[in-house]
Amino acid sequence: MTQQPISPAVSRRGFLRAVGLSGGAGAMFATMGALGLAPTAAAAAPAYRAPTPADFHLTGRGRASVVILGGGIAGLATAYELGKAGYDCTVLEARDIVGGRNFTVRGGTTQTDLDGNTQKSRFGEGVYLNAGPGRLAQWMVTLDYCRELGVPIEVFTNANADALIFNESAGMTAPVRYRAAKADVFGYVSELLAKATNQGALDAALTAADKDRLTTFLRSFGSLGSTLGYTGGSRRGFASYPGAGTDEGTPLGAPPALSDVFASNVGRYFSFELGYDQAMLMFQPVGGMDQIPKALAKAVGHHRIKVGAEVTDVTDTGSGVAVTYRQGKATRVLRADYCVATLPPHLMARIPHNLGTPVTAALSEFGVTAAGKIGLEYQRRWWEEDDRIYGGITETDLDLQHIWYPSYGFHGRRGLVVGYYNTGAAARTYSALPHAEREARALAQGVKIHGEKYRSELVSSWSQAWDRTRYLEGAWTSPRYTSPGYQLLLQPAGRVYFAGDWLSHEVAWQHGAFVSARSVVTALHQRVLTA
Ligand SMILES: Cc1cc2nc3c(=O)[nH]c(=O)nc-3n(C[C@H](O)[C@H](O)[C@H](O)COP(=O)(O)OP(=O)(O)OC[C@H]3O[C@@H](n4cnc5c(N)ncnc54)[C@H](O)[C@@H]3O)c2cc1C
Ligand SMILES: NC(=[NH2+])NCCC[C@H](N)C(=O)O
Repeated sequence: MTQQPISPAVSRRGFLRAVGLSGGAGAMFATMGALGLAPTAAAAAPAYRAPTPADFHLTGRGRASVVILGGGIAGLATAYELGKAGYDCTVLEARDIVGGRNFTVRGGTTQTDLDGNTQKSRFGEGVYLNAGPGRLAQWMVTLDYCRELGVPIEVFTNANADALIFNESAGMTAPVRYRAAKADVFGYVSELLAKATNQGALDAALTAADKDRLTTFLRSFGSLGSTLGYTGGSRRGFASYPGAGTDEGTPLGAPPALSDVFASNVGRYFSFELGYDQAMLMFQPVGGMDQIPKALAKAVGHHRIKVGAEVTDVTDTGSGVAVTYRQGKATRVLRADYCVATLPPHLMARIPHNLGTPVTAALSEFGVTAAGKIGLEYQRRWWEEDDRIYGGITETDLDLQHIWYPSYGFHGRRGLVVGYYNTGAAARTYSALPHAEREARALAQGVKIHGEKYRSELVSSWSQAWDRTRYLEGAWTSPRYTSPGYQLLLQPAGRVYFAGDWLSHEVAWQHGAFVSARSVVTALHQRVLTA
């Protein structure tokens, strides 16, 4: 094969050159062949290669000072990238730790919510809850920052054939394993389609050769018999797995009737793992997601980051920016040449400023989604020992929505299950309760799936209600991408720039925060160089 440019990286580098910034050297060219792929002419689409931190150099030194509002991923990434190019950056972060929504709870973590409720985590050594972000897709630039900053990563199990599905509203009295649910749904759908094809129902759409190929595919996809019927089989799993000598194992048995399988609605979860952002393999930092902001803060320099510093006013003075903030009992003003504001938009909208009412209106346009998680620490890893579930997610139609089993610490003594990860109305139902009642509700639901041990073996717990978390008041936002307000905020308001995942097409992903920060850093540097 001849060498082909990889279009996204090349076009980005071209862009950086055009604005006086250069892409890094390195593998800007690759071939499908080099990746071990042998595409047909029709399939020779360029492979994707994310622009990495190493590709992102600001050419020339910037001498300006920059005050950055918010020490989440966008704020820290802004300080990190500008700092590499010589800028004098100061980060003002209201919480007493950096990371923002990237928040990992360990033993000793304390937090007081907006409603005044305080929790103190009693998690044991090595046990943690990623209360915000938990997973990273391979194409995300977040992984490249992990590489550059020396944050080790490991696989996050986002799909597991041994995890469970439980739809109470469909009348299920016990959960079913993913592998059996998939076998049955794929089997029956394949049977229906194969028979329809065979009986000529699709003749208008299919040639004879198409029909043959489709039937061949469906036989294997659905594990169909010679008469194109689905009757179950080993794909469903075993009550007792095959053993030595003459032990063929005990298969789970015949599948439920077709109508019952569809009525159980288990198939509604299968599209999740096909999402471009949720498909395996997924990854997580070893030791907790907060290893990312910790590493960023170290690279930025702790002396450049003020925590417990709540911004209360932003004024563009024409020749610079004056930011007022409260730290402890003191109120101070920090002056700089430029400002990058990375607070969530609905909170930034409340902060007094002189940037104009259209800016406030645009910031107020973003809808806010609630989300919550509870971490349930158990005295033993019963999901591994008893249920043979090593990581992954159980899906339900209960208001707990998802149960996550840990992708770290396998076979350890204790472990932590995410007992709910819910959004929207379900999240608000839990967040309205004090912690003890959230725990009780989560346990009552989980017992339906895992039995009484789900309650009796609990050691401690932590619940995170993002809509009640100070300085965040929500999990993520929904931008109106076509609105003039969104476009307005992509431009600086005088000397103030805006960044955050909410100004990207990857909301609810750190990737969005990183790329938004890089976009602002690029624009600001260009302005400084040409000023
Ligand atoms: C439940 C949940 C699950 C998620 N799952 C994933 C996932 O699996 N993978 C993934 O990559 N991403 C995930 N995300 C999204 C990810 O957390 C965000 O995209 C990212 O952290 C946003 O970074 P940011 O810097 O834009 O914003 P934020 O983290 O919101 O940072 C804003 C900062 O501003 C600070 N601030 C607010 N008010 C003030 C003030 N007045 N003065 C000073 N500072 C202030 C805040 O304390 C905060 O630190 C998830 C988020 C949540 C909530
Ligand atoms: N497009 C979205 N907002 N999806 C929600 C996903 C939230 C988060 N990134 C997660 O993986 O759990």
